[in-house]
Amino acid sequence: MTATIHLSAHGLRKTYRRGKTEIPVLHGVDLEIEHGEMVAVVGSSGSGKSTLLHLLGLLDAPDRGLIVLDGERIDNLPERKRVELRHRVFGFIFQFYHLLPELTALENVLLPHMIRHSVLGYYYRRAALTREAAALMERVGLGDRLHHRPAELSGGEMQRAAIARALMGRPAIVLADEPTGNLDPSTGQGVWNLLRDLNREREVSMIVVTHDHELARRADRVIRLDAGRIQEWRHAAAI
Ligand SMILES: Nc1ncnc2c1ncn2[C@@H]1O[C@H](COP(=O)(O)OP(=O)(O)OP(=O)(O)O)[C@@H](O)[C@H]1O
Repeated sequence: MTATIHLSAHGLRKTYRRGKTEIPVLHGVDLEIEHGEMVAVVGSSGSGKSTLLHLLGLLDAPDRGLIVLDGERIDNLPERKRVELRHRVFGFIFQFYHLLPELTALENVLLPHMIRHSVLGYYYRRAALTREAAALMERVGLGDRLHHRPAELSGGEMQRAAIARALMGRPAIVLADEPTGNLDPSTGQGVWNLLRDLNREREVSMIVVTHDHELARRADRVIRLDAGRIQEWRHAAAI
């Protein structure tokens, strides 16, 4: 990880095509994310919030426009480099956790990272990564749930495990798509507060999509997507 990181998007456009049907979604999005900043993304359903996260995290490519990381254009890299950069720089958190049901919580945090970085056979790195995963589980409040399977965890606990998984390897930027969307309000608030605390203590930038405007106000900045563009951004009242 570099000492500081700066991500920006310039004129991002995206249209989905299904057969003859075209679904224009983003019409020229400009965005800057400073190192260690937490940015909430709000906007009505279908306004393109998930699409924007997918483009920023190199899960999909824009039709036009640029994504720049620390002065280097990254949206047009060859696929192998995109994957490598994605694994090194970004952590992802999803609304429905995406935990593998047959693995324990600790294995869910550890194994995707080990597989992505091809360290399954390396005993010493494996031991160090296991310690990192256990420490992250402890930090998110799941120190006594290491060997539970997802079906044995509550929704809030599953999301906490997913947060620990996203932080493995110290990514510089976490992209979270409605991380509280499947949780009751007080559990969602706890998960949001945890993200905010981790954002500050680890200086990890976070871009978090949410429908909850009260939670969004607790980010450093709120941007609203509407009609395929960023219609508004403002500094939120930090708590
Ligand atoms: N892979 C795809 N192929 C075709 N259309 C898509 C695809 N992904 C998204 N869309 C369409 O693009 C539009 C924007 O979708 P997106 O998921 O980015 O919106 P969103 O703001 O995240 O919505 P929500 O708040 O409901 O999750 C929607 O109309 C959706 O149906």
